[in-house]
Amino acid sequence: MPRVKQICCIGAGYVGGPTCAVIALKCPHIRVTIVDLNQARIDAWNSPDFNLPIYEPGLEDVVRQARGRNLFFSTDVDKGIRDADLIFVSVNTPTKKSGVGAGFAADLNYVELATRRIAATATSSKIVVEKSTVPCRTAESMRTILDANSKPNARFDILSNPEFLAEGTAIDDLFAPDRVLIGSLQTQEGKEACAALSEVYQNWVPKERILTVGLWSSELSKLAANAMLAQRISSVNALSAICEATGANIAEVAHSIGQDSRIGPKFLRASVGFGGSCFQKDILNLVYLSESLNLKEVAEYWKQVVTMNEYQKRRFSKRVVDTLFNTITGKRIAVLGFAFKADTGDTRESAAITLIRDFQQERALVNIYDPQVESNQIWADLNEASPDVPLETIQRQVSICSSALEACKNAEAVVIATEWAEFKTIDWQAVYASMNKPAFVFDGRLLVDADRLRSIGFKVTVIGRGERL
Ligand SMILES: NC(=O)c1ccc[n+]([C@@H]2O[C@H](COP(=O)([O-])OP(=O)(O)OC[C@H]3O[C@@H](n4cnc5c(N)ncnc54)[C@H](O)[C@@H]3O)[C@@H](O)[C@H]2O)c1
Ligand SMILES: O=c1ccn([C@@H]2O[C@H](COP(=O)(O)OP(=O)(O)O[C@H]3O[C@H](CO)[C@@H](O)[C@H](O)[C@H]3O)[C@@H](O)[C@H]2O)c(=O)[nH]1
Repeated sequence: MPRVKQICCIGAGYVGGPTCAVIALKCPHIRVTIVDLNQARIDAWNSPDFNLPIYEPGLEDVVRQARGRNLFFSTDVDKGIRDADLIFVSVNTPTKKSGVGAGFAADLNYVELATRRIAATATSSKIVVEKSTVPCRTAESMRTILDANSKPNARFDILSNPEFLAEGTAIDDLFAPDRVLIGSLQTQEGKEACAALSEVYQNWVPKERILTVGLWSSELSKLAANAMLAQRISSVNALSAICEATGANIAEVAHSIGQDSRIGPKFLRASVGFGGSCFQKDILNLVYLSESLNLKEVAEYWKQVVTMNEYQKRRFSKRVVDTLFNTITGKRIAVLGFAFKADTGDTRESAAITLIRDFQQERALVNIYDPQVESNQIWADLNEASPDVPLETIQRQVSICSSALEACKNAEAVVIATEWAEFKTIDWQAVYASMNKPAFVFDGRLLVDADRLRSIGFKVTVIGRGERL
C-alpha cells in the first residue's frame, strides 16, 4: 500500500483550508501544501499575525502549530501538484448562473480547470481526491479528462471524499467526525488508493468511522446528507407556520418530537430560514440530477424543501410589516446578525440578506450589526441582492453599526436574524430605553427570553409562536 508523504490541496477556502490544516496537524510526517489562484487569500493564510481569510473557532491555533512545519500555503499550483502523491480538489462548485441547467446544476468549471491543470502538470502517478461537493458521476468526467491529457508515466486513481464539516464548528467536526466517507472504484487499484487515503485519516479517526463505498454512492451520499438535513429544517419551519396560526409553540413541538429516538433532537430548531453556501445549492443540484434522470416526482419532492425555505423568509418579513401597523416606510429597523449562522463570518445565502432586501423595498431604514461580518462584505451582498438599485441609494437607507446597542438606538423594531451567543446577553433594559415606542422585537432564531422582554415593555414576536405581543 503506497504511503502518502506529500499532499496538495487545490482550493484554500472554507473547506480546503481547515481540512488540510487539520491533516497537517494530525500527520506531522506528511507535508501538506494548500494552493490557490487567489493571491490575497494565500497572503492572508500566510499573514505573520495570523489574520486568516476565514473565521472559524480553533482554526488559528491549528494553523499556528502546523504552518511552516509541515503546512504551507502557496499560489504555485503547478509545484504543489508536481510534488504531491495525493491531491485534494477542493474548489468551489456554485450553482450555474447561465446556460443549460442555470439556477439548478452545479457549475463544474472550477473542478474541470483544476483537473486539466493536474493532467497538464503531473509527471508521476497521483491519487486525485474529489473533496468538492459534485454531482453523481463527476469522477467519471475527471477520469476522462485526466486519461486524455496525462503525460507518460502518470496514471491517476480518483477517489471521492466529500466533506461534512459545518461552518462555525469546522475544527471540532474535523477532529472528531461522525464519519469519513471514501468512495473508490472497486478495482484493485481503486481499493489501494482508498486504503492510502484511509491510512491518512487513521492518524486520528477511529477506523470504524471511516466508511469505504463505491464512487457513485459516495458522491450521492454527500448530496443526500445535505438534502435530508435541509429537509428537517424546512419540515420544522413548515410546522412553525402552523404553530403561529394555532397558538402552539414550535420549541415545545420540536422538543416533543425530538424525544422519539427514531427522529432525534438535533437540527429541529425553527428559524427564519436556512442559509449557507451548501444546502440550497446541493438540493438544487439533486433536483437537476433527478430531472436529468426523468424522475419528475423526485425532483419536485426535493424542490419543495427550497420552496418552503423561501416561503419562511418571506413569511417572516411580512410578519414584521404586518405587526408594525402594515407599514415600515421611514421606520428604523435594527437587524442583529448578518452571517448565515453563528460563529462564522460567512454570509453566503444568509436569510438576513433577503430580510434586509425586503425591508429596503418597503422603504424602511435599516441598521445592521454583526460581530464578525466585514462591512465591505455586507455592502457587496446587499448590492448583489438589489442589482437595480445603485449602491449609494442602498447606503442612504442602510447603516452598519459596531454594536447591538448602537444598531437599536432610535429603532422601532429589532429583528434577530443570526443566533450569535452575544445576543443572549444584550442589556435589553438599555436597548428598550434607547428605542422608539412601542418597541418591537422579532426573534427569528428562538434566542430571547420573550417573557422577560415583555416584562421590560417590549412587544415580542417569536418565530413559531402564536401572536402574544
Ligand atoms: N463551506 C462549507 O462549509 C462546505 C462544507 C462541505 C463541502 N463544501 C464543498 O466544498 C467545496 C469548496 O467549498 P468552499 O466553501 O471551500 O469554497 P470557497 O469558495 O471558500 O473556496 C474555493 C477556493 O478554490 C479556489 N479555486 C478555484 N478554482 C481553482 C483552481 N483552478 N486552482 C486553484 N484554486 C482554485 C478559489 O480561489 C477559492 O479560494 C464546494 O464544492 C462546497 O460545496 C463546502
Ligand atoms: O436546526 C437548525 C439547524 C440549522 N439551521 C440553519 O441551517 C443553515 C445551515 O446550518 P449548518 O448545517 O449548521 O451549517 P453549514 O456550514 O451550512 O453545514 C451544512 O452544509 C455543509 C456543506 O455541505 C455540510 O458539510 C454540513 O454537514 C451541513 O451541516 C444555517 O443557516 C442554520 O442557521 C436551522 O435553521 N435550524
